Amino acid sequence: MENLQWRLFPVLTLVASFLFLLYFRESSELSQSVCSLLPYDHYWMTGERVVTPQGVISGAVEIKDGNIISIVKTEDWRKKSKTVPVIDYGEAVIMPGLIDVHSHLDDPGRVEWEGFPSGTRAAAAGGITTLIDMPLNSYPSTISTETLKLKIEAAKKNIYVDVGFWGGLVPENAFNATALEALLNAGALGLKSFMCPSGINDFPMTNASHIKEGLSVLARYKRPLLVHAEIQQDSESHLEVAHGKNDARSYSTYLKSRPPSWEEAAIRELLTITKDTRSGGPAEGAHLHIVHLSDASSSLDLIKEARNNGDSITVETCPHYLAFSAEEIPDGDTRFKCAPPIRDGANREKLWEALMEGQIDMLSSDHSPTEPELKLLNDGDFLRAWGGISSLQFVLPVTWSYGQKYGVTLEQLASWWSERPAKLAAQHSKGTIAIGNHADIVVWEPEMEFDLNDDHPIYIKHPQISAYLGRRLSGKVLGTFVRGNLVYKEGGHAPAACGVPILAKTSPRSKSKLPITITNKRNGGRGRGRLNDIMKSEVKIITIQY
Ligand SMILES: NC(=O)NC(NC(N)=O)C(=O)[O-]
Ligand SMILES: [Zn+2]
Ligand SMILES: [Zn+2]
Repeated sequence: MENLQWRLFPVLTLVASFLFLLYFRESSELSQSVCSLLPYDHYWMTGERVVTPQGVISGAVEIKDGNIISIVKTEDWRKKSKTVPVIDYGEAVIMPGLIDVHSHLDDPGRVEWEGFPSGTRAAAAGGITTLIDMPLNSYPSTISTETLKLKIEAAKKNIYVDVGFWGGLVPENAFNATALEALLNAGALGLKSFMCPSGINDFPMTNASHIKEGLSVLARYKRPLLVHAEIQQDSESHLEVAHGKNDARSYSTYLKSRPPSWEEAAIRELLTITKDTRSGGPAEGAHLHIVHLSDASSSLDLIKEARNNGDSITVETCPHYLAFSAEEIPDGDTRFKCAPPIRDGANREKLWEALMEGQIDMLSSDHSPTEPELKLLNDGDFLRAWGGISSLQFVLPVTWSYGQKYGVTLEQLASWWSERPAKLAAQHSKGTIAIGNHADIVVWEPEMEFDLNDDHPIYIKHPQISAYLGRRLSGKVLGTFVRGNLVYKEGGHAPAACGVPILAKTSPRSKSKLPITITNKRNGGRGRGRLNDIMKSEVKIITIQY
């Protein structure tokens, strides 16, 4: 008997491991299907403030299989019998999810800085439904088809929102049209380059000839080139700082080390290239996007003039340039270090003015985190600390809170954070609450205030390096929907990461995609978003109150 037991032992172990594997496989498949905190794939969402391209309406949005299939004004909707569950958000705002065209998630290779899981959880908690990841700070940098493949692999099953990728334009690939084409054919949504050192070894800076070459390839694909526009200028004050004559802990030293003339010089140079993008010009079809503009003086005037002349050029700024001013940055507080630097209060006023007038097209986070050790928080050395602001989760309440003074509207928020970014990244099914679009939606309470302190759930990897910590903000995210999935609801995320990598698909000769045109007029040239009502059948209402 004892013998038999021993002979059966290996067989039983085998059967047990088989059953365990089977169970494990099934449960992991199950967890993959748990993409939403709502168990419906067909439902209505109602609210008194739905931000559509036609304005803010009291209405209902019907969502089925991830898409918006109808939008109805409340008075019409009330007359209807309802066939599917209804989520009533009352006075909360129902707005297109934010599209962040500029963030550094550092995956693969530097996940200890951020990474896709924490970065996209933070994005979802902040109402961002799509983000486009920058090609640097991850390792290796995304400058070839092979490195783009590594990005896509790292993103798969690890992203809670949809993620697209910019490729890098660097000296190594700039004169190699075949390599650039391969990168674009592999799905990069456009390219990004630096006109000054990037701080990352495998992402060297480009000059005007590299940029011109890159643009001519991109023109055939109708995809944009994004540029970090600063060129080092040897001024007296800059040299003084470079020679260690100033206190490195003082913010004014850092400010002196990167004056507005660096941005101005870069933009002047770029505009000699973008004049070719005018209609009928040799680079027609190409588009240049200036990232994180900080200087609201001569740089902005130059951009204004180029736009008036018909150059295909857009510009973004970031919430930190709109929220903070140099005067209020304490010495040694390197959480505020970024490039170009946060300038004085008068400059901030002018940035707001330009944004409100439409001279600045859109906003992006430029979330560029690192490990706390590299921020040198104890030393407070502005010259040696890592440059980059950590903000991904907070950009919506920050823009809203600091914009109150200027009378920012919900429609403006949707334009700066969703509609125009969608156009830049050619995401034609995203960016507006319109029939046929993806149901990428943020629901939030603009009037609700909260303190960004330890009690607030924060999902970025290193909250302590964020300059926003300790601030009181207005505008709380209640829920975030990505393609109809409720991926975040106050206090938690969906169990599975069901965001998808976004890859550009058009071939250079295809005519199916539109060229980038970002109009300043709202609703300009858009055929979508008709208010429509396709409700037909009758059933009971299941109302979920929030
Ligand atoms: N390597 C970086 O992430 N740089 C970033 N740093 C900033 N903005 O301070 C940027 O976008 O230039
Ligand atoms: Zn930059
Ligand atoms: Zn950046």
